Amino acid sequence: MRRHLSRLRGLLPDLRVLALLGTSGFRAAPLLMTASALLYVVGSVASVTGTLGYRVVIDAAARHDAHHAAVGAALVAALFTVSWVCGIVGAMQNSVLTDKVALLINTRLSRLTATVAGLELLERPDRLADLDQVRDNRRSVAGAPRQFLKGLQTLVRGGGILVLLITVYPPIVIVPLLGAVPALADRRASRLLKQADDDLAQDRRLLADLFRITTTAETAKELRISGVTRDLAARHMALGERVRSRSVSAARRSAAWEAGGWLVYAAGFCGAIVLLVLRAAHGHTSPGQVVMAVSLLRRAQGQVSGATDTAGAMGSAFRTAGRLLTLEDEVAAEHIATPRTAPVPARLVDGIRLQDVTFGYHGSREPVLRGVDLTLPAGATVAVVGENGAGKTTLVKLLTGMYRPTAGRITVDGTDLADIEPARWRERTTAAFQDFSRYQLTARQAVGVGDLPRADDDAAVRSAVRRADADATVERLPNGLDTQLGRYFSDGTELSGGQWQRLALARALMREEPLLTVLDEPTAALDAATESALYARWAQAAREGAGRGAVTVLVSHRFSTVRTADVIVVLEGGRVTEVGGHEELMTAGGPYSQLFTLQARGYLDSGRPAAPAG
Ligand SMILES: Nc1ncnc2c1ncn2[C@@H]1O[C@H](COP(=O)(O)OP(=O)(O)OP(=O)(O)O)[C@@H](O)[C@H]1O
Repeated sequence: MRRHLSRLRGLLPDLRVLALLGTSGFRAAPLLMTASALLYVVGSVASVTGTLGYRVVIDAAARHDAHHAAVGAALVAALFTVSWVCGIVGAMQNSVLTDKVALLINTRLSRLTATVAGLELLERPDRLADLDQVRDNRRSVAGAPRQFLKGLQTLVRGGGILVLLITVYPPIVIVPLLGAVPALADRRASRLLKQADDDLAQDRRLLADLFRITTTAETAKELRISGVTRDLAARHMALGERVRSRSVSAARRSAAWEAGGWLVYAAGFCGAIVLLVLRAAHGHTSPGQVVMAVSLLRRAQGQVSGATDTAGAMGSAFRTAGRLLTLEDEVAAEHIATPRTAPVPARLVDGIRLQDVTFGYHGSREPVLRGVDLTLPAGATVAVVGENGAGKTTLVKLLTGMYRPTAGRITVDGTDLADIEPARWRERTTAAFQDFSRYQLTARQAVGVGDLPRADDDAAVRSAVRRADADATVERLPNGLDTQLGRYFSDGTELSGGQWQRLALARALMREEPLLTVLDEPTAALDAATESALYARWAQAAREGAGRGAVTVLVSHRFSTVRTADVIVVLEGGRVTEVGGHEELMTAGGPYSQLFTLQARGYLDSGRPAAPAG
């Protein structure tokens, strides 16, 4: 009993997938789906019973019975007309149905990626592979209602064919049943292809990435200067060749299985025809029955190959829908596992604390951050410095709630960040990153999306533009804030890297009362003097917002900017090695002062006037 129960429980996930596929058509367009199902049933019955007309016509003709021959011909004409009309109307309805379900699935997929709390879904290789598969194969799920209808058609036609064949000579029903052989062989063949697809997924992603890098304008300059274009093209070709040969080999093995299965079926089919002809020669079967049976067997063959196509398409839809449900479950589980009901403080009094925080990315052997103890006092500007790969951006991702610490905790005025709903925390957080997005929207929208509820508030957008020192950029645009940006549109205006960055900064400044502002090298495309001036302005704004206790975290490699921060944090190999103000750290003579002196000397040696003096 318990074994049965646990087996049933094991079937539950599959049943959920079936329910999703089976009901998607009815949920997207109930009337259309019902009408299509009716059309398929009526068309299938008409198509199979139409073959009865052959029998009537031929046997009547053999008896020189003109009346019955005419009745048979009328039957054939009427039933096949009904079947064709149903087929044509059904096909038209199908494409509408598929589009409606595609919209439903696309919405579900966008909701999944939009509601996911952190970045793991988009950055973890195994989840990324699942997400890629769902994105790439979502049309198969959208086509599930069509496959369901085709399955219904096969069932009705297959049943009708078996019944009519029994009326001719019962043993020949074995031929349609032999159809299970190619069906099973086809299943095996598609499993081989799927395995190859899974194995090659990462290589294909890399291939697409290499193709993008070598063919898009964004990377063209860098590639030409560094002279790696040919090398990348050669890598692209070698990888492409490897992927091609492995997929061709999988396709060959799969084709061999398919061909084997169909050979078995063909042998049965030919044997049945020989048998029927012999029976007719001995007067056991009428000529009309032979013609009807041959026509039915040919139809049975069509049904078998249709059924295996449907099974293959359903298999792909089943796997894709299964992955979609698993991803949705994982995202939902993240929310349910820890009910995050703690409120976000209206203002910060103590600040943000990291207590013995350790973090490693999924699948990485080494943690990126180790035992980080740090206080970001309320109202302070905190600069984070360190070599490339020291873990600065990772620290920022933890502070903004994109990831949770593997060990240790982050508290906001004593409340564990893990207890706060990420969406609520992000409403009080704003950030600008080095790898900012270039939204191909109007300039107004590209800035306004930084605070959606106020995206249409002209004063708010203009204030953000001013604070990001992006007024000159906007003034130079042909239609000011209403200019369409980007290359996707013929009337779009393309911006320089620095101009895009200024708009990204303005976007980050849309929220006027954040508790945490993160600036992760968002000014790398601007010159040092502009960056310094901008930071000075923001630091001033941060001080003005100190009543709110807002914390500003800036990541920068420019020490002329860093020195202005209240607290400077030095990260080395994922550990905090120094914390303090500029003067304090310079006096200490540790890594910060060495790095600062090195950069200052670089400026002096190059004869630049903007040296960051100690
Ligand atoms: N999504 C990710 N998955 C796995 N490893 C990652 C991921 N992002 C970063 N890393 C690794 O974490 C380490 C720290 O990266 P991080 O981006 O935090 O460094 P950083 O100090 O900001 O560097 P930079 O100054 O170059 O921006 C690096 O070794 C990097 O390879």
